[in-house]
Amino acid sequence: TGSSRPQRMLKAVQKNATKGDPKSVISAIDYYCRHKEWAMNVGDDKGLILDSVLTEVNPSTALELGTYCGYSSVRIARLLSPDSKLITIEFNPAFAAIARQIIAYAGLQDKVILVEGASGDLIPKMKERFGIKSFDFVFLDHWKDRYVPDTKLLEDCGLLKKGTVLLADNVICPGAPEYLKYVRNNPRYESRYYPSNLEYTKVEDGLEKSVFLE
Ligand SMILES: O=C(CSCCNC(=O)c1cc(-c2ccc(F)cc2)cc(O)c1O)c1ccc(O)c(O)c1
Ligand SMILES: [Mg+2]
Repeated sequence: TGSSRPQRMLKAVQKNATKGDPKSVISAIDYYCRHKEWAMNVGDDKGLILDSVLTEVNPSTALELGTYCGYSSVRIARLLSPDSKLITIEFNPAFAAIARQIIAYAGLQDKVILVEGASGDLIPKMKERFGIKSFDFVFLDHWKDRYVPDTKLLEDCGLLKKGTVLLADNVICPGAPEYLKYVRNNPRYESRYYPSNLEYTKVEDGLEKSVFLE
């Protein structure tokens, strides 16, 4: 049997990036996905918005829902201060296996805790398992119909605090219409849309940034 798209992406990183250099890992993936084979990484255009929000928030504890191959885990972890952590949840074991190798290739394995499983099951265990009081930053990039239930779950588990920033990918394409309705008509959130394009394409997409108010 042939290789998978994530396996080919890992090969491209091992061939073209420098071990321990997150920037070269990001560039290698972006080059591969733009010129060789599209893949559902947040990508370079939306990645710049992710970087700027991260720099502004400077989170001590960050959560990512939907690791895929670890591209945004590397983007996030490279900008974290020492002693800050990223917990990233991935449902698909094959994706998780590749992501671990790409995160390690970037030299960021000490800043990233990759957890395999369904976000709906794992979010209620965050406090007991990882001693998390609350998250300063959450990147939503998994099943689009899980954005609302998982946001509600984070609220109910007391994992959001005043000022926590939620940043959601793909709110236009593939789209997360219920999520936009939820955060935009909600007095507990201050929301703003950042227009961009679907990774490696000219198709419209964007990120929704929502600050939890209480
Ligand atoms: O990771 C997953 C499921 S798959 C990844 C979701 N992401 C997408 O589907 C995704 C898709 C597209 C896209 C695809 C085809 C197009 F034609 C256009 C756009 C782009 C993206 O940027 C994406 O992020 C998970 C499931 C359950 C859990 O509980 C959990 O924690 C994680
Ligand atoms: Mg995405």
